[in-house]
Amino acid sequence: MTGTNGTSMADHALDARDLYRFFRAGEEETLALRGVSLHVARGETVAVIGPSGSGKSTLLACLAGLDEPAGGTVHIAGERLSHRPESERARLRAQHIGVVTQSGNLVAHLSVRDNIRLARSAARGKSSQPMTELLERTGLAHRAHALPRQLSGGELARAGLAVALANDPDVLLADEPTGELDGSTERRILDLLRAHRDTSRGVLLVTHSRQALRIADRVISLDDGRILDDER
Ligand SMILES: Nc1ncnc2c1ncn2[C@@H]1O[C@H](COP(=O)(O)OP(=O)(O)OP(=O)(O)O)[C@@H](O)[C@H]1O
Repeated sequence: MTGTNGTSMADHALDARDLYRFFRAGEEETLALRGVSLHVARGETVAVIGPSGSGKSTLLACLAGLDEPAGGTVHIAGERLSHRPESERARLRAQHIGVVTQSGNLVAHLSVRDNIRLARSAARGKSSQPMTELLERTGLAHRAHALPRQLSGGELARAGLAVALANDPDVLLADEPTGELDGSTERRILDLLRAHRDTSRGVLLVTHSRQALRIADRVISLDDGRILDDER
């Protein structure tokens, strides 16, 4: 299948077409996504911005296969992710996608090292990042045996990223990865995202941070479930 710019879907780390997602509560219906199409090329970083309630988290969940769009398709590294049973989405996610969520992606009773180990084993058979290198790159070598609740906010954010990078994902999806962090921790996180992009993988991040926006090759603005513009 060929995209609008002449490149095939397989050339893209991520390709989403015409995504729709509705939420129904009693009589009330919320149209969270109204026909969103976007792609992330290999070696590209795309930032998604938009006001509260514009659909950013819903979009990220659909792109990660954590949620199922009512309409439209999501392909990751040329493989269809949408409209598949949850078990298949989980398998594809473990092999091809890294997800950093605001609620945290760490298992509470496992150490940093064991959380990374779990993500690597879920990727079954796929080449993954060496443990020592991953711990060193995220500055967590000395905290490898700590539990998530024993980590500082900055360490927790880096541990979440280490887990998301453990399967060397084709696309990294990150929801406010630098949230409440101080300047130097934010720079460290952004350096890791940049390094991942530089290995010809894709990065998509939802962010309000100006510093984070600076590492983006393109910025997509979402408003009321629609893309306003696609610039830079
Ligand atoms: N599970 C749900 N049930 C009902 N409505 C929902 C649900 N999840 C999201 N919505 C609604 O869908 C719309 C988009 O929500 P979403 O969380 O994607 O926005 P957002 O841009 O991520 O917001 P924020 O920046 O505040 O996190 C909002 O109107 C929200 O109230």
